Amino acid sequence: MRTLFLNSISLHQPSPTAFMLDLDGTLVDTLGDFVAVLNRVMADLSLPAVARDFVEHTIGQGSEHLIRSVLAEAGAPQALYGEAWALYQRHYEVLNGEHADVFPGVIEGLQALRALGLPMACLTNKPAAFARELLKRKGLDGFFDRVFGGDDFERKKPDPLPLLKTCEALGSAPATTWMVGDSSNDARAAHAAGCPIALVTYGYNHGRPIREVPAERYIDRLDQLLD
Ligand SMILES: O=C(O)COP(=O)(O)O
Ligand SMILES: [Mg+2]
Repeated sequence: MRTLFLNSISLHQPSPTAFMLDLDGTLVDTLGDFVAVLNRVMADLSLPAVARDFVEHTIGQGSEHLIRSVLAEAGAPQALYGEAWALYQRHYEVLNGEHADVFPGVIEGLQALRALGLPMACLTNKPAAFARELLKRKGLDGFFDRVFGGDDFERKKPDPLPLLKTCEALGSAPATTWMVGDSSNDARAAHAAGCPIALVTYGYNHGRPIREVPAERYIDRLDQLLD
């Protein structure tokens, strides 16, 4: 398996020594969770419901960015942020994973990556506690040596810091540690960290076509990474 993989991507791209995988939009389709949680928050604050499209285009940059954007979209004052964040956490804890599905090809892809025997991390902008719980609820937690969330480091993706820190934790050089993500946010972080990036074509890329984002690979399913 390892030989096949190395042969298939090593001609033009660095052979992998470890993998970092994004969560929302890459492993799990969590759009339904975000919409359900945000609409409970909006109802609690007597604000109008948020459109699914707007949420889809806004996720991927962490919870604070999402909540602030949703308040702005509703014409609500940012002074409500503290209260909205507290409500968001309360609802997310309960609903986490209820309106979310593992994308097709993810289990097969993770099994194949795992079979390479290389270190693997899940690296998301989602708060770490929610990320760990979601992986557990979806039966994906066993694939990862480490799980890092948006509140584990001083800065989030697209800053390179989370990727560099994850490479360090995995004991793997950035130049040979592949990031797998679904958005320009993941790609910008990977480019800045000096990591190769594979982008899945089915996730949430801020409403933009994913192929306009420079990347080493584009894949329609995670199990195609090893094709
Ligand atoms: O913005 C979020 O909360 C999560 O985004 P990510 O898993 O795609 O990094
Ligand atoms: Mg993502």
